[in-house]
Amino acid sequence: MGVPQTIDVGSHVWLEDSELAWVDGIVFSVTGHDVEVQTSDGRTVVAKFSALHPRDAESRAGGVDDMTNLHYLNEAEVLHNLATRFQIDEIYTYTGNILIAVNPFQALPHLYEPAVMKRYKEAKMGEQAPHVFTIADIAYRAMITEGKSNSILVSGESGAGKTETTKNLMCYLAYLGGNSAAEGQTIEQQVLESNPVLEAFGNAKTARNNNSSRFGKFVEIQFDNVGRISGAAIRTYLLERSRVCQISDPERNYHCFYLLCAAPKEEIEKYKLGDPKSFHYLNQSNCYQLVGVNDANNYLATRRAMDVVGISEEEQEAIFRVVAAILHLGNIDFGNNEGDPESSVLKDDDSKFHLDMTAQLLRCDPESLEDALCKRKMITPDDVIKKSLDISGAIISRDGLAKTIYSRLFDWLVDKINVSIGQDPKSKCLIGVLDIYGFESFESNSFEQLCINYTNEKLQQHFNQHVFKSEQAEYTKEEIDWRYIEFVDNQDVLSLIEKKTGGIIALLDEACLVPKSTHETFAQKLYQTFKDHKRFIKPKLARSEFTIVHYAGEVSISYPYLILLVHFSILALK
Ligand SMILES: Nc1ncnc2c1ncn2[C@@H]1O[C@H](COP(=O)(O)OP(=O)(O)OP(=O)(O)O)[C@@H](O)[C@H]1O
Repeated sequence: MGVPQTIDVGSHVWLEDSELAWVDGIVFSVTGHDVEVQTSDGRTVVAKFSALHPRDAESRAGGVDDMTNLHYLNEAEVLHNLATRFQIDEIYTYTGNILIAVNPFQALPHLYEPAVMKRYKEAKMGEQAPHVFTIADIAYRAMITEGKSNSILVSGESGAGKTETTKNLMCYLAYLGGNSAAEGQTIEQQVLESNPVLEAFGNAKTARNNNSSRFGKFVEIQFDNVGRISGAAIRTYLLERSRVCQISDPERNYHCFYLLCAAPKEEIEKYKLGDPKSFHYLNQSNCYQLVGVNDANNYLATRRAMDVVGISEEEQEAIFRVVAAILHLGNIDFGNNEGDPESSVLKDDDSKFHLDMTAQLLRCDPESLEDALCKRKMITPDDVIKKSLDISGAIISRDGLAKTIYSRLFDWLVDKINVSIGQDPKSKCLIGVLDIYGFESFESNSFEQLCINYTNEKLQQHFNQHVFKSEQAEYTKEEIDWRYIEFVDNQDVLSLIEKKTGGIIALLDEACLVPKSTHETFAQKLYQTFKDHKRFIKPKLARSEFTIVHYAGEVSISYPYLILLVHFSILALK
């Protein structure tokens, strides 16, 4: 593994390719730094040494199930091995004790059926084909024998299959520690059934995934001293709030909005809903329906799942009332108050109707709601001053309110699920499964991507410390002749973001306290502070953008923050 290779005439190599990533070939001649390669698809290409990797011409036809057994460990060999296995429906491969799962994009039920679970129970790593069940089994066994808690980290980019993998892990843990003798709904049933509820409110269609989780999730499964599940808790992170008010083709807003618009007729009439196309928060994109998904059925399924996790009929009614209120809130539009560009009023009767509906559903006073949207309340030591907002200010406060209500509804749901499932105060051991957003880089990136990528940098550092640093320290301690693997230490990018004084987040906090602070003034401050930082790039032309050089690539942030100085003290969610 990792033997330094000389590339010479006749060597089998992988050549970097803009379309295929890597293409195989044989070196025909070497002249100085230039290598002439004849590729297997019939081309002759001259490349630099740096664009080549050695290839194992005698690799096994079906690939290897643990990549530490690859003759050459380089990116091309790793990808080739995964692709070879994928072609024979082997979606799982180990790299030491790490499992790599390749998304099959088709149901493979034979991989997860009860007979397979039985086979994997107590099987040692390597005894059975690589599988996500082995990872759960090892974590469970280690917990039982060592009496220590364990965590499983599921990471990957959007659409890679993290949530499906998490569900498979949970099903297997439920199989190992399930308590089928319990009366009523078991804890594991409740945890598994919480998935459709959380997905209805926290998942949405994105360009890459029709059911993308727009939040991070850490599920803690607690066990008693004989290894039976005795409690559980779900912790969520970083719900994507901006999606509530802003979407673009071909995305959708959170599923729950479409589910409610497809609810039985009585509900539609009660909430004065209708075609999703008539709501501003949904009609910014042309995508309303998902192929193969029936929103009407899913509405009923979500209500049933809510029953299972212990959300009462009355609470369900309140939840969907809030969802409907947000749709009506988004349809409130503003115009100038008697030609005064500094203040705003409701635009027309239509907006008045939606304002009244919102107030009715949120059970608050419509006039106070209008006041809260069109005016800013400033509290000074001596007085409360109300200042009119112009149209764009009123829109920001409307959208701010929608985002706040939605994220609080989501947090409330998670709390409710947790109370209903119940934690075991006596439990000493747990297995945590972390399903968190992968690294994100879009055309336009904002504060949310900054937070997500920061989280991934933290996880990457943990991975580095765990896998590389601790392994290498162990080898050094035992005086084993070991060639150090080069890995990029990302402490510098973490410091850039999180340093208590002078890091990006600290400067952002400061900027948010300064009145009249803008994206531009904030960016200028960053340009000044980090002009020599090798992880920070000031773009040549843009005035408010900045680029962070993450371990996984460069990401340009264009909207670092939104100042929300809106007070909604009159509104209380009942
Ligand atoms: N093991 C699997 N078997 C069958 N289909 C799968 C599997 N893993 C993923 N998929 C398919 O891929 C889709 C995307 O997977 P998933 O939602 O788990 O991705 P993700 O990594 O959690 O994405 P995001 O970060 O966007 O939430 C699933 O809806 C499913 O259709």
